[in-house]
Amino acid sequence: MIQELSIINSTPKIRRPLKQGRFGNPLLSRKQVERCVELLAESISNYYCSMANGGDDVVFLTVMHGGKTFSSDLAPLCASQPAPSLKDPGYRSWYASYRVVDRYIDIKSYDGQIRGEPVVMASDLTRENLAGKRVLLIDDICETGNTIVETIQFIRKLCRYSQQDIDRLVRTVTFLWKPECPSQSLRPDWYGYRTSMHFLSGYGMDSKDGSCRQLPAIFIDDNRQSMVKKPSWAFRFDQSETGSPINRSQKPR
Ligand SMILES: O=P(O)(O)OC[C@H]1O[C@H](OP(=O)(O)OP(=O)(O)O)[C@H](O)[C@@H]1O
Ligand SMILES: Nc1nc2[nH]cnc2c(=O)[nH]1
Repeated sequence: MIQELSIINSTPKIRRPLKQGRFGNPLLSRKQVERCVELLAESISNYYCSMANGGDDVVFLTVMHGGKTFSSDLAPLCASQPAPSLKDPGYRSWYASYRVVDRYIDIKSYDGQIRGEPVVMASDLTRENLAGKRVLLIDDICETGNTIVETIQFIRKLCRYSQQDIDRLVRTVTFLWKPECPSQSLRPDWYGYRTSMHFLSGYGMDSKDGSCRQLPAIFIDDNRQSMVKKPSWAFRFDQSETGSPINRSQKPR
């Protein structure tokens, strides 16, 4: 405590005004981002708590590098949701009834704004640390869905899973989803906001020169400002639709 105070007291005050960056107003403010992550965390946590096998591991698989910021906001909130078995509504259990295990996969599909085939660069996944476990795949944005599909294929090969295993164990969440993408192969199980086909930066998403990932809000990073539509609030895990990342005809389990 004393240590913390001395650090705070010695932090120099920033007196210079911040320069206006190249972006205008954010498409999504920091406040909107934070609120949305909280709601996603609540829904995701309820889902995994309802799986009822208290103490199960759920592998939070972050798709690097874009998914890193969203994942590090989401995971602590998911790990501190009220467990549904606790009757007292005022009580927030510190730990949910499942254990979150962090893993990553580094997969690249874009060079700047140019889309290519997704390539797995690195990962800390092994058959031993993954097989039989529930997986939540976490990424910043889903446009074609190819990155997520490729990651699921990677898991499938590694663990020698059938399609039924994938349907039972693997779920996906992205902060943003672009439903208008013409070559789309997947809709994430959970998403925060739907957005139109602009190239976006911030909150994990890089600009074409590789910068801007660290921006706390989300900005439009192309020249089509006049066409800007605010993204519609569309967070959900829709029980009446798919629970399965690939086979959309099946209901969630
Ligand atoms: O749905 P898709 O069309 O596959 O696009 C989504 C992917 O594109 C971006 O990754 P990118 O390949 O730019 O790598 P990065 O995460 O390192 O930025 C983003 O972070 C998603 O992973
Ligand atoms: N940075 C970034 N990466 C993407 N990958 C797919 N869509 C996008 C986007 O809008 N921004």
